[in-house]
Amino acid sequence: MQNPPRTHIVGAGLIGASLGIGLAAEGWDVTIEDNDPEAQALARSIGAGGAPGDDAPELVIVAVPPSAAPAVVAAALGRYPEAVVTDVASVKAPIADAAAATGASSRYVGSHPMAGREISGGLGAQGDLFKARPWVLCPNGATAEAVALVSRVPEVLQCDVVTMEASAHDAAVARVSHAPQVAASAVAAALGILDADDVALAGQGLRDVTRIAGSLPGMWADIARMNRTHLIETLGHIIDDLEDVREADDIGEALTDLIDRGRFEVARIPGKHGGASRDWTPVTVIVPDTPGQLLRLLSHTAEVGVNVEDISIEHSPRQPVGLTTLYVLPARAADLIAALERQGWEIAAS
Ligand SMILES: NC(=O)c1ccc[n+]([C@@H]2O[C@H](COP(=O)([O-])OP(=O)(O)OC[C@H]3O[C@@H](n4cnc5c(N)ncnc54)[C@H](O)[C@@H]3O)[C@@H](O)[C@H]2O)c1
Ligand SMILES: O=C(O)C(=O)C[C@]1(C(=O)O)C=C[C@@H](O)C=C1
Repeated sequence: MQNPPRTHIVGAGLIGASLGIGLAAEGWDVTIEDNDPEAQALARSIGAGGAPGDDAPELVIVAVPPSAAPAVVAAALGRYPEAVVTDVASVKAPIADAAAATGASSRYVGSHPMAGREISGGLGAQGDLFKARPWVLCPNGATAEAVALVSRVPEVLQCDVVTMEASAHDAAVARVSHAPQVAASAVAAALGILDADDVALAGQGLRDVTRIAGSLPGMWADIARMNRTHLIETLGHIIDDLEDVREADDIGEALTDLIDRGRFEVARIPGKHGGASRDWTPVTVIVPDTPGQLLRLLSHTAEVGVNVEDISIEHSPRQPVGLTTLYVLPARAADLIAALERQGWEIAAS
């Protein structure tokens, strides 16, 4: 295996710092910069890369906001004439166009890791953020050598590499990423007429649908402007479906049709780690709302030797108990339930 390429990251926020931590952990020589001195200092202090030295990078990763990416990619192609340049922005065609305009697009490969968080900045950085997630490569006019070099990033971070045309990528992510953000924010915004007590009635359904409604608007405003045509087309389909429900003579029939189509499509979404859907059994336990109870539950689970694959906690402020769901391998669920019941836990569902 060749040595990892000397890699320089421009943009030390959530994605840039996560890449820096992940690549440095794999032994890559990584440097990082940001035009915000505080973001730069933070990224360097958390191990996302050092200060650039005398040696020019072989690979440059641009991880700046989408609206800044076309100019920063073009600048990087000029500043590092021997390097291959990639970027991680959520929209790809405008950046491919900017790279083509420099005449150096043979050294530019677009990237889009399909992983992120609803928070920005290096403080949220995680070195394993991209593991087992799709990583889209848009080679456009790049050489095979440039594509092979950029591919080493998702390969070493254990991502699932997918190669696409930039415009096909932008059309697809309008549906799988950009419109979902708009829909989540619209559902959350509709809570506005409720007082706090009514909002506190929320169950897990609202939480599932609105997690990304906590995102900051800056990146999404950029994305919407840069992928406007595809986003508007997708929103048009969603609005048509909602209007069909609102205008129907029989709202139940219209909703049945919408839910049936949704059930069919949601079954096509791969599991949370980007691979095939995981077949875990949920075991939901009633947990008293007093200090130390969750720790007790987890230590009783560990005593039976059952690994918790995932966990969710649902708790309304006025309730003396919460619901904790442990997701375990199906073959271990019965043992776990029996052991927890022996310890006096009440199982709400499994
Ligand atoms: N957040 C996500 O969920 C996610 C997921 C995949 C891809 N992306 C893409 O990754 C890119 C970065 O997103 P993020 O969430 O890390 O944003 P962020 O706001 O956390 O970080 C962006 C950083 O870029 C810096 N910056 C801005 N202009 C710069 C310039 N000209 N030179 C150097 N630094 C500059 C900012 O100071 C900031 O620290 C975006 O293009 C976004 O579309 C984001
Ligand atoms: O998980 C999240 O919080 C995200 O919003 C990540 C997410 C997405 O899946 O839509 C958001 C934008 C990026 O371009 C890629 C990934």
